[in-house]
Amino acid sequence: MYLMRILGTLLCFFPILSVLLELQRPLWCILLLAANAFLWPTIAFLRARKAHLPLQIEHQNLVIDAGAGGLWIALMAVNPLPSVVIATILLTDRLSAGGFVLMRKAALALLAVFMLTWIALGTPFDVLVTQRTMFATLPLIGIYMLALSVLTDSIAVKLRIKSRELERIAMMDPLLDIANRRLLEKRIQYELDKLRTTPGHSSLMFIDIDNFKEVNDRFGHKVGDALLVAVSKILHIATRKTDTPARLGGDEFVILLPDTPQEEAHAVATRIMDAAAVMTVVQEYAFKCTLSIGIASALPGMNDVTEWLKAADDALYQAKRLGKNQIYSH
Ligand SMILES: Nc1nc2c(ncn2[C@@H]2O[C@H](COP(=O)(O)OP(=O)(O)OP(=O)(O)O)[C@@H](O)[C@H]2O)c(=O)[nH]1
Repeated sequence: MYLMRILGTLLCFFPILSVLLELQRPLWCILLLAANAFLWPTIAFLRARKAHLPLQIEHQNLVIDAGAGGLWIALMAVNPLPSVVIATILLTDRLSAGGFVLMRKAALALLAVFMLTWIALGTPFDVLVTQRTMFATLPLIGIYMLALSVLTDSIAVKLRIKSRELERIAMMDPLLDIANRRLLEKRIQYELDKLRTTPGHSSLMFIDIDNFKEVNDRFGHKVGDALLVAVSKILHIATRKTDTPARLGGDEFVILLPDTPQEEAHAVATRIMDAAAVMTVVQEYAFKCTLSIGIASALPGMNDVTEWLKAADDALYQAKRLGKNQIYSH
């Protein structure tokens, strides 16, 4: 904002100066214009920087800018070219900085200061735009508009990046670098839609760490968390890029395996169990980590996310019921 204000007041200085000289305005007018062009940007910057609420003060500064614009338009006796350009720039700039609310405040400030000064001066009109004033106004039109577009574009790019990042965070588990239920359900729905048009074999795997409560109770929550991280890493390593490992909550994980028949899913589950059995997180505490895994393949005509998840959860329940540390396929 500081640089944009310096650029704006500098580019406004020349056309306004040109008209003020043509109208033979007194010296104090020229000095006031110089102060507005060369001192005000720094004063505005310091005011905002020292403020408790910098954004609020910057919005005030932007309204003051508009008021100053009204003053100069009146002192230029409404010379059409610089007056229209300055008013347009002031209002569009405020619109992009603070929306319609800020633009309305700026328009009111501009109009109020203009009317007071213009009436006090006897409502003068200077309709003649000299060549010098025209050439002095051109850089304001060209350079400032270009700078404003560059600034608006860079803000839009930053916002796009931020919004993508927020979207990613909303789809990921906060503790593990793994999808959460929201993303998983989206992918499952996508897979079911795909299977409806292109029949194939896809599987869903429900994984639960056996006796996880005991890990927390015996070794503490931190070790429990470390175990969850280790298991999620194993799920990443054991799966393909097209699979979606996700955490449903607690010690429950699910993997969506597109284009994977039940036997292949079983082989993946075996790999996961083998890796969990030899992992080191809890081994040093003399605890052997085992998993129970339930697998359910998508059935023809299945089009409900909950139905497929429930089938895999039922399979997991069977694995637990049969004594844990095993794989059960529906
Ligand atoms: N460390 C840690 N623990 C969690 C987290 N979320 C849930 N838990 C705990 O995970 C445990 C889940 O236990 P259960 O799945 O109900 O039981 P379990 O001991 O695994 O028993 P089985 O599933 O029958 O083998 C509970 O004690 C929860 O408090 C977490 O983010 N970190």
